[in-house]
Amino acid sequence: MDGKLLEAKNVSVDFRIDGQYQTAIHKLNISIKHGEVVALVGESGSGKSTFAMSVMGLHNSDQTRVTGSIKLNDNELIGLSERQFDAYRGVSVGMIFQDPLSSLNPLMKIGDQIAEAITVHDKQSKKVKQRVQKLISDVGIVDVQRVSQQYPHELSGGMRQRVMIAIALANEPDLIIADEPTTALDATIQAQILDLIKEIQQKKNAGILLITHDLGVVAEMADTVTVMYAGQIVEQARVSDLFNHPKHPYTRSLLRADPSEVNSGDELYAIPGTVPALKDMDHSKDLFLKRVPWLDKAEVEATVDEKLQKVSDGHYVRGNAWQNFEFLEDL
Ligand SMILES: Nc1ncnc2c1ncn2[C@@H]1O[C@H](COP(=O)(O)OP(=O)(O)OP(=O)(O)O)[C@@H](O)[C@H]1O
Ligand code: NI
Repeated sequence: MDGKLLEAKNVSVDFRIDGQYQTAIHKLNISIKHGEVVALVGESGSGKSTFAMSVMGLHNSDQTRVTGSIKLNDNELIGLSERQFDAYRGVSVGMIFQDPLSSLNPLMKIGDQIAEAITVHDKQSKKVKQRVQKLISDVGIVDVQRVSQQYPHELSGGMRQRVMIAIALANEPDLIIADEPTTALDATIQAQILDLIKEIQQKKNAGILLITHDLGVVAEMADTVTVMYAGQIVEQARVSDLFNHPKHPYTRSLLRADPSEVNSGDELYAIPGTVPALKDMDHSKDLFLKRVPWLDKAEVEATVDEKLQKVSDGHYVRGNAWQNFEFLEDL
């Protein structure tokens, strides 16, 4: 299985707001192979979750226009009906959300919720009880019997996230989408959950789309990184290339603003300004550059270019001025 597991090409997503379509994602390309972990990073509002929701078919089709192509195991997902999406969501692709409490049913016992994730797709399924117990223990929960009889509010945040992972894995999906899976957890639990996701991914050779703000998590988990800004990809590379040779000023700014990079006593860099509102996004321009005070105006003018340019094998940056650009140590 060396083919592409997920292949998204030219994906744009527009939301209808006050009767007008506004673009949240503009011509995104991303692909994931079996066994590969692809991180998607970018500030709040850059469109990461919007992309994940498009792969899961979770957008409201009256309010949202998704165009381009998203293929999972060579099957086109864009244009599927709600029923067709139901057949593959939770089967070929599982999703782990940031907030398990809002995704779990508060009135249903944990064991029953996991059982439902299995039987909803496989009504003839035998030995559901054994499968539920195995899933619970696979996600590192020792006290299987007791937890399966509990309700979500009776569990800690870390335990709830383990349950979410068990549900996402219930049908052994080829692709797992994890949208900020550990943001709400404290550091120790966060590390345990990431270890668990990594272990499962390796055991099952699943592909993972990992959405995160945390570059430490990227370094630890991912093979490649896609950096998004204002609905567009600005840079895409293997993790080591991105960390060692960032090309786009946005990537450099994110690295500089990474709390784990800063020496104690030094002030943490904050990227000035904010991501523009959807109505202010002109995707023919490089929307980030106005937030970079240290850039020369001539440089900014030179980078207006919609296409990703190749830097080296697997490394792409948006804007031809950045292709051969090396940042000085301290900007
Ligand atoms: N259903 C919707 N209708 C209108 N606008 C939306 C909708 N969903 C998202 N948006 C807008 O699309 C943009 C991208 O949002 P998205 O949630 O994808 O960002 P994100 O990168 O996941 O951010 P975060 O890190 O905060 O989760 C934002 O401006 C958001 O307000
Ligand atoms: Ni999000």
